[in-house]
Amino acid sequence: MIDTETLADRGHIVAPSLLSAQECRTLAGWWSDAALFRKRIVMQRHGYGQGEYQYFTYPLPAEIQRLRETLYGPLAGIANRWNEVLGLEKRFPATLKQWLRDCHAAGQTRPTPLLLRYGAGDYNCLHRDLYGERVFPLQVAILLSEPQRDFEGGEFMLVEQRPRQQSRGEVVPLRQGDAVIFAVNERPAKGTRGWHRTAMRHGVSTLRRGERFTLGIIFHDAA
Ligand SMILES: O=C(O)CCC(=O)C(=O)O
Ligand SMILES: [Fe+2]
Repeated sequence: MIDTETLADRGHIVAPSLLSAQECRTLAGWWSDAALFRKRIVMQRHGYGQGEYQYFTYPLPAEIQRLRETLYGPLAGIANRWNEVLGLEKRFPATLKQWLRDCHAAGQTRPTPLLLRYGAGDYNCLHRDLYGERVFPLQVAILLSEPQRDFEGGEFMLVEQRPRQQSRGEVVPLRQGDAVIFAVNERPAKGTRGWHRTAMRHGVSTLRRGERFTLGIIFHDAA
């Protein structure tokens, strides 16, 4: 179960061992199967960092579809409570199917789950995964490789930009199969005068050695 207090407090939470080592190897092995993907991005061509990622195409592989569906429900509950404390009207529907219908009606029709691959020297600049006006405020990244064995460096990072204060950075230690659930864009923060929003960005530090794969699950589709 998701510790919602910790998630709101820190803007992220780790779900240990969401996937087995075998599942991680299978998913990482999909990298070279071009038929599974709609688009490949070379990060250095866009100034996003260094490394590559590929967006899965619809229909998603059953494993990815299942993860996206089962994670959506509890995260929608949290997203709705976040909006409630922030005084925002928007509420997210109970199922992924309903939410995606909303995205598709707004012209965001392309799938966003992705596989990322980093080699030695690669990194992912701090960013937010926004793909249009429709934004689901939480997303999930699952580390498919084992730190120290498969790669060194390459740590998952979060930076919180607080209003009128200096930014705060955090490294999230992950092992193979662990999932980090984190705020896409903003999280609610309790200040002395009630709740406000703080801006979050995530990225990956430079790999010193080896190869690192990640599965990214984003819940809004892309325009
Ligand atoms: O490789 C990572 O850990 C970060 C992946 C990422 O940026 C994402 O899933 O949106
Ligand atoms: Fe990302």
